[in-house]
Amino acid sequence: MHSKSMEAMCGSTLQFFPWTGCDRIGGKPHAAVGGMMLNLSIRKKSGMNWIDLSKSACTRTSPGQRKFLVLSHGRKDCLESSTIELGNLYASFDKNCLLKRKAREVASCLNGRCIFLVGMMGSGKTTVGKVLAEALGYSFVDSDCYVEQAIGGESVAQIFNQYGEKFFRDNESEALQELSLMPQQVVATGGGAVVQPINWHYMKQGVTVYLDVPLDTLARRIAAVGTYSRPLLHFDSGDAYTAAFVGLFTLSKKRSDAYANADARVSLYHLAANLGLEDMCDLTPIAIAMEVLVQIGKHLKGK
Ligand SMILES: Nc1ncnc2c1ncn2[C@@H]1O[C@H](COP(=O)(O)OP(=O)(O)O)[C@@H](O)[C@H]1O
Ligand SMILES: O=C(O)C1=C[C@@H](OP(=O)(O)O)[C@@H](O)[C@H](O)C1
Repeated sequence: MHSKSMEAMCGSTLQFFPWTGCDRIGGKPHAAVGGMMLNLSIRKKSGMNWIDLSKSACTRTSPGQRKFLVLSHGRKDCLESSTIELGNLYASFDKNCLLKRKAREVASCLNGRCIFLVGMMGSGKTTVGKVLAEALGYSFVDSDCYVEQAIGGESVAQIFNQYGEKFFRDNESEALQELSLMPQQVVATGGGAVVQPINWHYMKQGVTVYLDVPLDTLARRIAAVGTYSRPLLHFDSGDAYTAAFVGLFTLSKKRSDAYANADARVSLYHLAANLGLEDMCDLTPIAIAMEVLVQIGKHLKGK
């Protein structure tokens, strides 16, 4: 099926909760396949039919109608695995459809302005930023990488070790100044960029979004990849989780007021709760990118 027509359908007729990992959808009653959930009352009201994908993948229920569901008939535990796999395929396709659709809407209000993602180390600025840039048709820039290139290829950790934090911060400010002059970019800033007031002057040329992630989640993510690339959290002894948690805790106390300057905030804790998820780890980068767009949209509309 052509992506446009599929996209039109997913916006107009399907009710998804497409932002979760496939198997963990929270404890609510649902009719679900592979991360797609159908609100049953909406299904009844709209008269949608259930179509078993093992027989028919994308079928219109009647000529001219756009009602179709990539779901099998019956309860989750009765579903055939082939149906679930196809459900997964369509669910991920639809997530991207919805994200792109929202991105087009938001892009039309942004008028080329950049998006600056701010947040603590490990909050997902790079991961979510890439998804966001792709959806918006923007370029993605990691300000740490920008600084590394400007200095001549040394890593952030090397720059801290050799020249000290102040040198890094000065170069970070220069990088943000330069980036603020270029249109249509999603910029993943370094976690400490918010501390220098001048950086807000640059970042406010665009729209700033704070990714608010609980410390435990941050520390777990950073411990999983190691603290080497994050000099402010790296200690030679002790376990990585504890080092990361203690370091993040200290930094977050100093920075929380600064993060509050952002135009919009995406709280993973609230997003997970709103989606009925028990575990924030089930929030995919696409789900978070979608919420970023929603919050930017609200900011631009002055809500
Ligand atoms: N939504 C997410 N779910 C699970 N892991 C994530 C998510 N977002 C980011 N990560 C992981 O957390 C780590 C830090 O993410 P990253 O995007 O580099 O953060 P930042 O740029 O804010 O420092 C990476 O290993 C990344 O894969
Ligand atoms: O929080 C900070 O002070 C820092 C965050 C890092 O970027 P990420 O937030 O991308 O890890 C990097 O700029 C540097 O290690 C300092």
